[in-house]
Amino acid sequence: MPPYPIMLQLSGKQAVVIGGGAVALRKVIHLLEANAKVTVVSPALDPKLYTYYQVGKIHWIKREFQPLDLANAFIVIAATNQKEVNQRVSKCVSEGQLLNVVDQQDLGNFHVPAKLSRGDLTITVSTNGTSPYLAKTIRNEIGKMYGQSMEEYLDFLSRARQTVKDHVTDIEQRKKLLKEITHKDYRNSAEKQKDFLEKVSESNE
Ligand SMILES: C[C@@]1(CC(=O)O)c2cc3[nH]c(cc4nc(cc5[nH]c(cc(n2)[C@H]1CCC(=O)O)[C@@](C)(CC(=O)O)[C@@H]5CCC(=O)O)C(CC(=O)O)=C4CCC(=O)O)c(CCC(=O)O)c3CC(=O)O
Ligand SMILES: NC(=O)C1=CN([C@@H]2O[C@H](COP(=O)(O)OP(=O)(O)OC[C@H]3O[C@@H](n4cnc5c(N)ncnc54)[C@H](O)[C@@H]3O)[C@@H](O)[C@H]2O)C=CC1
Repeated sequence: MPPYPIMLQLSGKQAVVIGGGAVALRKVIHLLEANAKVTVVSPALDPKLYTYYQVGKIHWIKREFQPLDLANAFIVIAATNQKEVNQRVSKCVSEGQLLNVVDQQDLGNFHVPAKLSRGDLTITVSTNGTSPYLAKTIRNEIGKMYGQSMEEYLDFLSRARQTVKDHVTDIEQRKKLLKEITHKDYRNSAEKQKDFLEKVSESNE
């Protein structure tokens, strides 16, 4: 079945990752970027995860998985290299919990797309598990099209949109202006951006 894509707010939410290897590390990095409270359950930790533990970025339960580990989890990632352990995790989650199983997609209720962030712009690519490598490759291709400068441009768009909302009441005019600033001319021209903000701020519509 085709999945339903969403952007999830994880700030302050409990995330429990079972397993502490290379794949767990990748998932943990993204969970921390989303400001989740991360607990890793694993007898051993990848060196980078161990550093995160030492500096207090993650909690570490240093032992094998037990069902109670999931009690307060909003989101669970089963990332051990033991098929049966990941299966057990999937049996222990409750109906409403979010679960990603890194080696048996069908046991979970979500999978993780390849992601690219440029400030407020997020681009994600998914192949529904058909080829994670293709998802990564396409993400990298898109990354070349939309470079780091997009971050500043998104900041401009955020300010510009608010300014338009504050100063322009006519809906059609608003739409026209909000469309205009997505034109490529605005992306790398600080001058055009400044002129736009000034022009709209001065309008008394
Ligand atoms: C179903 C899913 C579940 C999930 O993890 O959510 C899943 C499952 C599996 N991945 C496997 C392998 C690889 N995964 C990657 C890379 C990534 N995998 C990610 C997601 C997903 N992987 C979900 C589907 C996403 C989708 O298709 O849309 C990315 C996009 C996001 C992320 O993990 O953050 C991340 C991009 C990293 C980045 O951002 O750079 C690479 C490439 C590499 O490592 O360089 C390889 C080797 C090449 C290959 O196999 O293609 C295996 C086989 C393991 C084995 O051989 O045993 C399984 C298990 C299976 O196939 O059953
Ligand atoms: N979804 C994805 O993106 C990918 C998934 N995979 C799959 O992910 C699995 C894990 O890969 P890696 O992280 O590279 O393996 P790894 O061998 O680096 O790490 C496995 C971790 O699981 C822990 N572990 C083992 N038994 C446990 C238990 N009972 N309770 C808690 N922790 C336990 C180990 O201590 C270790 O930290 C692989 O078996 C592979 O099938 C592999 C590549 C990509």
